[in-house]
Amino acid sequence: MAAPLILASASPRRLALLRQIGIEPDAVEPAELDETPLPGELPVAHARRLADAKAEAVARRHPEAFVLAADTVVGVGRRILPKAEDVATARRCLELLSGRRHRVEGGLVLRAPGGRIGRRLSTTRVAFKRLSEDEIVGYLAGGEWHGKAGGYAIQGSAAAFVPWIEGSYSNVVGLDLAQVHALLDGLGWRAEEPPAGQPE
Ligand SMILES: Cc1cn([C@H]2C[C@H](O)[C@@H](COP(=O)(O)OP(=O)(O)OP(=O)(O)O)O2)c(=O)[nH]c1=O
Repeated sequence: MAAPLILASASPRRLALLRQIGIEPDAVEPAELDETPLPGELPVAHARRLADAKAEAVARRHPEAFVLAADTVVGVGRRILPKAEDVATARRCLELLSGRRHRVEGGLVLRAPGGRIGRRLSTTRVAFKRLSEDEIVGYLAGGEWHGKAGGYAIQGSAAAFVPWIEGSYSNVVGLDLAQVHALLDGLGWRAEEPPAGQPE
């Protein structure tokens, strides 16, 4: 039997992204951590630390499994934008992103049975058009910002605000799929057993 794969996430988007490349995890188990940035923590360090912590928390409960975890952070310069849980926070994020470029940092960690660990970081640069007050009000009314890093979701109507990106699109949505594929390959995870009678 191949070792099971667990997605350490509460995000339905991450599960949908994995399925997009034909990977069905054997289980989905959120890590449920305190995601508050440390004082002075930079966006890249935060994304790496949280991806590591999520993978470790779930791997501790399942040492026999492959555990995949990710963290998505929107950074403007040295600043980490919050995950928008209320409309006032979402508005502050949009006002800050309006008319400028930012970075989406995606920390990615795969833990394999036997304590092996693979880590990746994906950086996507994203440009936002200058937003009018009407555009901000309309976007906030739609509610798509809820639970999203930086208060927007590129996979929804905010796509209309993004004239340019550089880097992985799927990283912005929550999981750089090319990096996931490379990590799983690198640590020897296989979705299925090889056909009977075939050498491995
Ligand atoms: C910028 C951006 C973020 N997001 C989402 C991806 C992540 O789910 C979320 C950032 O929060 P995360 O803390 O990375 O993830 P999560 O809390 O949703 O799930 P878990 O920690 O359990 O894995 O923002 C989008 O869906 N679209 C976007 O365009």
